[in-house]
Amino acid sequence: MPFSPHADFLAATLAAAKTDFPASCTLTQLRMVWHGHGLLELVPHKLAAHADHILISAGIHGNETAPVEVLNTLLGDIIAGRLLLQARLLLVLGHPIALKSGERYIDFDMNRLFAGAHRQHPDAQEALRAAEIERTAALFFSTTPEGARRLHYDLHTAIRGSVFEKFAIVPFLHDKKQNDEQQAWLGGCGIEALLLHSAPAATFSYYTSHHCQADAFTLELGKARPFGENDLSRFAGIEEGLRRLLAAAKPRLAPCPLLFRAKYNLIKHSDAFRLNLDDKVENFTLLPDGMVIAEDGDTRYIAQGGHERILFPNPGVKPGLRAGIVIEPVAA
Ligand SMILES: O=C(O)CCC(=O)N[C@@H](CCC(=O)O)C(=O)O
Ligand SMILES: [Zn+2]
Repeated sequence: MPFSPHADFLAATLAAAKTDFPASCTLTQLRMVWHGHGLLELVPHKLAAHADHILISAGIHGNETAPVEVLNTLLGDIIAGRLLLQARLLLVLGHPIALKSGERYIDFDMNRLFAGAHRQHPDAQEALRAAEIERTAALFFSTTPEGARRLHYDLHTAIRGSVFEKFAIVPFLHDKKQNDEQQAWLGGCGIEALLLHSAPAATFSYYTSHHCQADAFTLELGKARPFGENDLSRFAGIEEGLRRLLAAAKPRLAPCPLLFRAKYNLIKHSDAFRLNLDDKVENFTLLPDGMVIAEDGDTRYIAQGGHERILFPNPGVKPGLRAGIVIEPVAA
């Protein structure tokens, strides 16, 4: 059955094995262009010269469903004319197959395969998909005119509870400056804390930041739950922020949230990796001075100073990957 642009994008993407959408179609206000499965660009017929060019992605991890529902609601409102799009927009539903099965990934964590890392894991299905998403993002930003903002929000939810429920992650910026305006925008969306990465990574937001010169953020918006179990009222802050951004309406701004920086990654080198943190320990939990956070053969990760905190502890990752991040506050 041919896809109707008015149909539910998420349901249609999950139902289709591959892209069986038209290449493009024209609505009253805008044109929709499908770049691939779950990869949809929207271009208003009347786009101001300095309009924002915005990429919103969700479902890079298949178990993180609430952001996917938020994205789908925004799209439904744009198509129905309830939200007047004033920006060029690329929507990415990252991993439709994993979303269907409710798994973080099938073969390999896709958010470790960007910025070319997919070439090292050619047998993983996520490698092909990461390469396709990279190409689509690069193409999208390649036509952004000088002076227009390039923005990317990669929406996630976390496996564990968190001392700060909503936080943003800034990929390593090399010589680029922090964007204070974006930090205030994030504050206005209810983001409580900001983590600055200290090294390049194979994440989607690092890719668009470094290779597409976007102001890119990974947003952690709450706890990961299956479809049908999300309380979307907990995502109202980001939904409202994105709604205003897409409509070029006055943003809500709030003071810059708490700042942290990544000190080092806990790398799981082997199956001998042991994490000395209970399953219930939340993100941003303080690590007592001298605590042995994790051990892996002869390697011991020891907390220092009593001000460090743990983020994303996960001993279940594949060897070679990050099993947690030790972070510390950044002085104002
Ligand atoms: O809850 C967890 O352990 C992981 C949540 C998640 O997917 N976080 C992202 C953060 C990406 C980044 O560091 O920018 C990830 O691990 O890919
Ligand atoms: Zn995630």
